[in-house]
Amino acid sequence: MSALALGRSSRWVSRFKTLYSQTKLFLASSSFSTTSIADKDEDTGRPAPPPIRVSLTESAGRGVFATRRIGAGDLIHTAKPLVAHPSLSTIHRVCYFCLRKLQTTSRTPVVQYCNKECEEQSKVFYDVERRANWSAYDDYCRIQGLKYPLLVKRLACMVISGVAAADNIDILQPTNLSLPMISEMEEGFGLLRSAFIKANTTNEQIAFLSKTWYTSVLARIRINAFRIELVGGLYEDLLSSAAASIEAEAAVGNAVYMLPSFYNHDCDPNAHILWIENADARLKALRDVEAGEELRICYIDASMDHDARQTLLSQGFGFQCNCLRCVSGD
Ligand SMILES: C[S@@+](CC[C@H](N)C(=O)[O-])C[C@H]1O[C@@H](n2cnc3c(N)ncnc32)[C@H](O)[C@@H]1O
Repeated sequence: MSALALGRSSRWVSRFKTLYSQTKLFLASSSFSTTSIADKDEDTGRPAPPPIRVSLTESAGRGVFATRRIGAGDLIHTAKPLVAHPSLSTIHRVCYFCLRKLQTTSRTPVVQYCNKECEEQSKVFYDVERRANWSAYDDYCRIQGLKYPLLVKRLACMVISGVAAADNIDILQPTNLSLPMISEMEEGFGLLRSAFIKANTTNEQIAFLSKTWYTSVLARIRINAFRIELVGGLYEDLLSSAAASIEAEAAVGNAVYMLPSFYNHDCDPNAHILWIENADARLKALRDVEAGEELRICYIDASMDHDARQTLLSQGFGFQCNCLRCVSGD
């Protein structure tokens, strides 16, 4: 185990003890955001808990392990986002809540939903969001090409409206932020806070919204957010997906999940995450996995060569990959 890995894992041992009970609770409850549709409980007919547990790995912090044999191609579990947001380029073409592509030709710049349920689920936080003027904040994201501050904005609206707790994603691993990175985030923080203040949000409602909260949320989102590319949905999408992935932004948005965030990376993964028609994630086994084996997904394009993968993982995620493929120099 490298010194870096040792440092990281011991840092996580103490934190893990406090978080372990929360994680166990999360896994034990038939959580609002994670289900296994692979199995049904024989007595209740309800979805059984997913065949996984979250435990400490030797050198990569926490990880997800199979609790029984899982066959190649099996659905391990599904997960609903804790927070999701469309890309600015797709915002009027996808459902503002679940990111499903809409069959709309309307060019009106209004948010739209794919059904009543999504509209209903968004209602409370969108009532907070629509009271404020977001043009300066959205311009800041657009001009600087930033997508994660949009997730922070949505999470802040969710907290103000009471549908999420301010410490909602504290359990997730944060990236290390350098001082220049923190000072870069100051502009976003200032714009977010002033949008709420100008909308007459009370001090009490935004008491949580400190610079520390903003940077700590962004530090977690940077490591744990998934870029969502849908593989199914509308029939036309299937036909045009090849062209779209070259010509335009293929992603419909970004989202953060609970369980999927505990999956470590492998350049030769045994599991993968995919999205069919909306931001609900599906974790599937790519090959047979034995009970006790760690399940890992690939965070990047696995077809890149060794050096390119290492550079991307180190610069984008802050770790040196210790998977078998990298260790063997492939
Ligand atoms: C999305 S989190 C995965 C869960 C994380 N291990 C935890 O304890 O919350 C990504 C982080 O896990 C660690 N990690 C994931 N895959 C790794 C790998 N192949 N080698 C070393 N560290 C890894 C790195 O610290 C990385 O920044």
